Amino acid sequence: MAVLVTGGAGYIGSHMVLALHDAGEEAVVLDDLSTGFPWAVPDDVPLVEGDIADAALVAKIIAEYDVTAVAHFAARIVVPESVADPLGYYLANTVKSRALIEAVVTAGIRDFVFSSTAAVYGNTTVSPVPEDAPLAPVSPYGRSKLMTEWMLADAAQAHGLRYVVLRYFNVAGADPAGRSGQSTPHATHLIKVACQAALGLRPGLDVFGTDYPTPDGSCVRDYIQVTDLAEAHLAALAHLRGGGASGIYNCGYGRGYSVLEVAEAVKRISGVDFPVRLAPRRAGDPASIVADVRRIRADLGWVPTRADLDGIVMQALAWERELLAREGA
Ligand SMILES: NC(=O)c1ccc[n+]([C@@H]2O[C@H](COP(=O)([O-])OP(=O)(O)OC[C@H]3O[C@@H](n4cnc5c(N)ncnc54)[C@H](O)[C@@H]3O)[C@@H](O)[C@H]2O)c1
Ligand SMILES: O=c1ccn([C@@H]2O[C@H](COP(=O)(O)OP(=O)(O)O[C@H]3O[C@H](CO)[C@H](O)[C@H](O)[C@H]3O)[C@@H](O)[C@H]2O)c(=O)[nH]1
Repeated sequence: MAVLVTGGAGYIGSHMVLALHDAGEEAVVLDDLSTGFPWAVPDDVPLVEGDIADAALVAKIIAEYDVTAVAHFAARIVVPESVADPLGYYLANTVKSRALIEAVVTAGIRDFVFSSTAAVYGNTTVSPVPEDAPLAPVSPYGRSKLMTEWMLADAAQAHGLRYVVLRYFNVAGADPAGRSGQSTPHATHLIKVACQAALGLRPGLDVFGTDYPTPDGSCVRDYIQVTDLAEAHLAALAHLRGGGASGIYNCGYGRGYSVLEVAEAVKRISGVDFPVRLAPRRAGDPASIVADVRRIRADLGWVPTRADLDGIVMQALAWERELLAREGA
């Protein structure tokens, strides 16, 4: 009995593989290594290099490893890139997910957990934002993910598939044991960028917008630690295996931090007073997006244990140092 983790060599998927591994569960990873890394998958977890849209390959993996559930992380995830290459994003995230879902349905697998995003809410003005808030994604990335949510709902209705959609807010931090972390060289995520500035890998941090209607004028986000997020997936799997109904859940902490607060935390923890430049707004950024997390806590019994910005920053800094050391080695 194994869980098929698509995109398991990537940032969040690799933390899911570690969480499964640590819980004594069998996993098999399917990843095309377009943005993932083979070293991110533990040696004793099988890594199959290939495409989620390769139906014959997916069928072979399901049969060979006795797959009983799927956690689907594989995707392209860069919002501005999705604006420049929408058709590429609809192919990677929607069309290929369709093929995967079909292969899963054909194989008679019942339980499916899908990585969605707070981007499906678009520029929401509701805070905290509940799952039943209006869905108005403003990028092809967000739309490509929302369409997959809809496909899952329709496939569940027609074919008896059961799913949990997890809408992640801002994922950050790294494995507390130092086994994985955000490793994409040119990632644009705030905490990673700030940590790179603290380590002198960037000249400083640009704060995109200081005139938002927020307490200090910079954008507010709900940062969720990546291992807590992986554990939300374990809770989702347990829910489905126990006969729980399909559902959609926000993944965050329900607490926001501003960009300036994050910059301060990284400075304080690193002990480096790197330059922080107040820069113009970045297109498409909502002023504030914080999750309403009552539903996931009530239905899945998920209890995060790492909801601490300082801890997240410490892990992110430690991971950047690890990447540097590997480069130098
Ligand atoms: N990082 C975030 O803040 C964030 C926020 C919300 C949602 N998500 C979602 O979480 C999931 C994982 O994101 P991540 O940050 O770990 O990204 P990532 O780029 O590190 O991981 C994606 C993985 O999928 C693999 N992949 C891509 N296309 C594939 C294909 N066709 N076949 C097989 N493998 C393929 C990549 O090689 C990579 O290992 C994505 O679905 C993303 O939309 C991420
Ligand atoms: O160098 C930087 C980088 C980011 N920011 C700001 O920091 C905040 C967080 O930005 P990130 O790029 O870290 O994250 P986003 O909120 O843009 O995006 C996240 O949430 C989205 C949903 O809203 C998607 O899911 C996306 O994948 C995920 O990374 C934003 O206000 C952004 O403008 C800066 O000021 N300077």
